[in-house]
Amino acid sequence: MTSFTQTAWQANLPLFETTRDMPFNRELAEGVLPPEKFRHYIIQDAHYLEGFARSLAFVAAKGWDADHIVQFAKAAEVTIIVERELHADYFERFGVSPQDFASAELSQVCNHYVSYLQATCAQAPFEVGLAALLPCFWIYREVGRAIHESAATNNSYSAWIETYAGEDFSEAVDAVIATLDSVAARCSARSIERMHLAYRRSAQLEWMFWDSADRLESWPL
Ligand SMILES: Cc1ncc(CO)c(N)n1
Repeated sequence: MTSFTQTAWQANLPLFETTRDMPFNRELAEGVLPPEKFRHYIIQDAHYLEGFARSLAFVAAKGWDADHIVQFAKAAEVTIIVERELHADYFERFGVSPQDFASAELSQVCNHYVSYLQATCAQAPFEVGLAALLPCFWIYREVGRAIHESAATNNSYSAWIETYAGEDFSEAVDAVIATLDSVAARCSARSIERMHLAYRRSAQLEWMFWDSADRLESWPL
């Protein structure tokens, strides 16, 4: 039997390929992404990662056993540590002061994605929250690797690329995939259906997140 994660990946493959091939990611690989677009992205992503870490903490609290609690509480911690390292560096380079960041409102898409993740992880069963979190790990690794393969040397975005194409992140992704498959093996058909919907929604929101940075999205009023 095909695993939950392989089924979800295959079912959403065209969506992933569209995400991987977005102009934003191609330009990031070539090092020609306009700085104001990366600045928009990195500010929103710092907000996003805080919500992502909170979502991981909700999922940790719902774990079926102690290993789950450790895995997701640790992932919440690592998310904040990496967010601080990556963003402190880029905030300085792109001239984002602590005040700029504090006063930057979440964009429509960032707000939607974070609200969706937090609500799902807080209110839905453990396995559904986990499925909603998987694209955040897996799509980032695969996009990171694709960008890494085609990246120009001397790319000002290399710290970002190395983080998501790197070994530490990949191990965390493999661990989430393994946990989700072992959990899915004990879930009802009804739960599996909800998990696929949650996975797809997050995969869509990953595309939308990059797209919103590409459009320098702001609120219409
Ligand atoms: C929007 C988004 N999704 C996933 C990650 C990586 O977990 C990230 N940094 N930003």
